[in-house]
Amino acid sequence: MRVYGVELPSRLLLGTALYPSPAIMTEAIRASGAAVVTVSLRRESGAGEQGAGAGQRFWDLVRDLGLRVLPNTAGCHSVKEAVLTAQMAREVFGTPWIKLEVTGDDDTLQPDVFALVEAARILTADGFQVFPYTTEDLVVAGRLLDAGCEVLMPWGAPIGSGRGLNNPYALRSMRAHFPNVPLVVDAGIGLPSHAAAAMELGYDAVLLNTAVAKAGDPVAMAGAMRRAVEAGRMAYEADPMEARDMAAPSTPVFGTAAFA
Ligand SMILES: CC(=O)[C@@H](O)[C@H](O)COP(=O)(O)O
Repeated sequence: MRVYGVELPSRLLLGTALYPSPAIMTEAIRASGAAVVTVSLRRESGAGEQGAGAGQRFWDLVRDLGLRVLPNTAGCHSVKEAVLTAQMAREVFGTPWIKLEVTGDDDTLQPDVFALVEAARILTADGFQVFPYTTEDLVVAGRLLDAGCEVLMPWGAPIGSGRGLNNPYALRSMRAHFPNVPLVVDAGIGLPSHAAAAMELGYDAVLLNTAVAKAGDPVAMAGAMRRAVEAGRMAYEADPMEARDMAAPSTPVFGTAAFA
């Protein structure tokens, strides 16, 4: 997938939160084959129980992976908060990339799409390359593109829910509506089959976190997700058959069998 002029060797983007340990996170990221990892400024920067140095150590660890970092604004609830967090992320990680999240509802973590569009406009004007976490609303998607976004990241389902693709119809519509825009299903993936389904719809990539980090064996699940994303993409490119309501014999029969 090509995004903001960068060719990515993997169609799986992985989150860095919730792992049982930094060592398991590192191993899982390697097993996933991800070329991009997303990291939250808000969650990792607080002093917390491990002290203020823990955030810095975590960022160093992520940087040492040698992968492209996509900082995110998870936990931000307003335009101002998201813009400030993005500016801080640019300083910390030295990248213009930002996964823009502005939460509008705390139960579903549904994006506040009005604030999202406004923040996207401000950030692109300031030189950021914005990856907006959005809903599958086509009008909002159009506004985000108008605001300068070159990629869209609609949710599969609420973050951390593991429900998969809540609205495949809307995701299919979005793919059809924006055939030339890189589209990434972000959030809600629980199983490899969900990731494969997103890729089979023609999505360019999948971003996920909880399904790997919270699996009993995160490293094995990371490998499974990697294969699912690859298989889903291969299936999409292979131009799958149309589903039909009625049976169609897969063993055509010619003539009548002769019995002695
Ligand atoms: C890590 C991150 O950016 C999440 O906010 C992202 O949306 C992934 O969601 P899941 O944890 O549901 O995969």
